[in-house]
Amino acid sequence: MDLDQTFIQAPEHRADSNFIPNQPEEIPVIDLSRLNDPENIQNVISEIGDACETWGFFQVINHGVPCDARKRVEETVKIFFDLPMEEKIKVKRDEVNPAGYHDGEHTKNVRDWKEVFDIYFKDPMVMPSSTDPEDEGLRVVYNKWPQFPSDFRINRYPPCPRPDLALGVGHHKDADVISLLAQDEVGGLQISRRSDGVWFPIRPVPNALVINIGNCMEVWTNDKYWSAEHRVVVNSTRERYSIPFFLLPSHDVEVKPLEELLSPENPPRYKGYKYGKFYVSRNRSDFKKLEIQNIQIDDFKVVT
Ligand SMILES: O=C(O)CCC(=O)C(=O)O
Ligand SMILES: [Fe+2]
Repeated sequence: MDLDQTFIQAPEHRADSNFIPNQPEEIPVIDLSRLNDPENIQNVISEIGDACETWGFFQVINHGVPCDARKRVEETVKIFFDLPMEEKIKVKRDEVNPAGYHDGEHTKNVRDWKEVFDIYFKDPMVMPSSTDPEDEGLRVVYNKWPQFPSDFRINRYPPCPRPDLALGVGHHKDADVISLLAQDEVGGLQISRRSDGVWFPIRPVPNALVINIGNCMEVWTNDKYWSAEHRVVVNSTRERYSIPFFLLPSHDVEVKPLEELLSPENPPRYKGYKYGKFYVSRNRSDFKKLEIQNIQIDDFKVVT
């Protein structure tokens, strides 16, 4: 079956690129109930620190989020996405207000095979009204589903006729501080290993949360912690749901390496940037296909 051109990834970004199946290694799964044992606290902290350096990703189990609460959210997510399109487009996002439903998100200028609904933790949310660094104007944006205020994005990845050509989400790094993600049992999330860029699957673990480092944490730690590229591979038979929570700084936070981590041997690797401007620029560019590369954290790297 033919696939709309807008979804087709360049050959080097397709699901089979740089992916070696059946690798014995996997990202750490950390049992947080061990924090109840005072003798284990330091071990858990070290394991999390190591995971943030080596992978930029880990999973947690026994994290304290009740299973029945998660189940209720998952059921509500399905009810929403099963609504007829004429209902979903009543709460559609637009170019300047990113809250709401969207089925045309682009990652790095290729359309993602998915539907999303974005809900802000703070309602209303304040963000810069333009990407121009000189413009201090602010915009107030409101959630589109106010009866269910929450702090999640919800994603549905429908079965895809050509999973070899399209991706559910193209390769990217998250722009936030950290992301927490609940995924269902279908699988498809992959991360790129820090040491060599080989793609690794994040194995679905029942009731686990996937945690990953975003750009802000990477910059604050001056690259000690790693914000890994990740992507979502789709499949031709099963739909997949995921529910990420993105922890965002306020728009006026200046993100730059923390002074206390810097030294003559460890000079700053990034210039500071205003979070809100970065966010608005990235978010608007994800709305539709552009001919130019959108903003990336590497644009703020200090050139040595
Ligand atoms: O659905 C997933 O597993 C990951 C989604 C993701 O990476 C994102 O929305 O930034
Ligand atoms: Fe992501």
